[in-house]
Amino acid sequence: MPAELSKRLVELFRWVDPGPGSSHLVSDTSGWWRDPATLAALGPALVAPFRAVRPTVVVSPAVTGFLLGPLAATALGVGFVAAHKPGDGRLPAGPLTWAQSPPDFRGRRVDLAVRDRHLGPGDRVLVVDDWVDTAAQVRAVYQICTTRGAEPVGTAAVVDGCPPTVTKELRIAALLTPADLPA
Ligand SMILES: O=P(O)(O)OC[C@H]1O[C@H](OP(=O)(O)OP(=O)(O)O)[C@H](O)[C@@H]1O
Repeated sequence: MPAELSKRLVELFRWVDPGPGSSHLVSDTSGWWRDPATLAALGPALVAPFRAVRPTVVVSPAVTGFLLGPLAATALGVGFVAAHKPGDGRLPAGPLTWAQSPPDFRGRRVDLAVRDRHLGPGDRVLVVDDWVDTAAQVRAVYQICTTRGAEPVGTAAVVDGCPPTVTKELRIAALLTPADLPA
């Protein structure tokens, strides 16, 4: 990754106190999207480690993934498929393949759904997201890919906070670790 992008990602990131009643700070990545040079650089930087494995499609979970996934797909010259979280009350129309994640970073088991007509045998899937913490949601997306007969080739994330064994097992490549970000 270009050193300038790494520096800008760190500068533009914030930890935010959500206010009374909250026991922890939450990440604010909105500065990454607001900065034109960073927005333009993110897609190519995310997909760089995966060009050699020739993904045919990018799949990303809602909702921040819907922003980053198309940037990565555009950089690769492939299409984008949304992994919906119907728990938000919006169920996509048509046949779907579902998976439920193990407990994620908030302890939630997240239901994810992908439209069957957009994923199938022969697809080599790059999963793209802003932040991977436990990789619970990544595992659910990989399960959907496998169910559809597609092959998950890896995951590109801006931040990877997984233990090294998980990073290796799931073939995650990230631009930063949480340790790179300001305390
Ligand atoms: O590694 P995990 O423990 O699975 O957690 C990582 C996921 O959690 C966040 O999404 P979130 O569900 O908060 O949705 P958001 O994109 O709407 O913030 C993040 O964008 C990843 O998708």
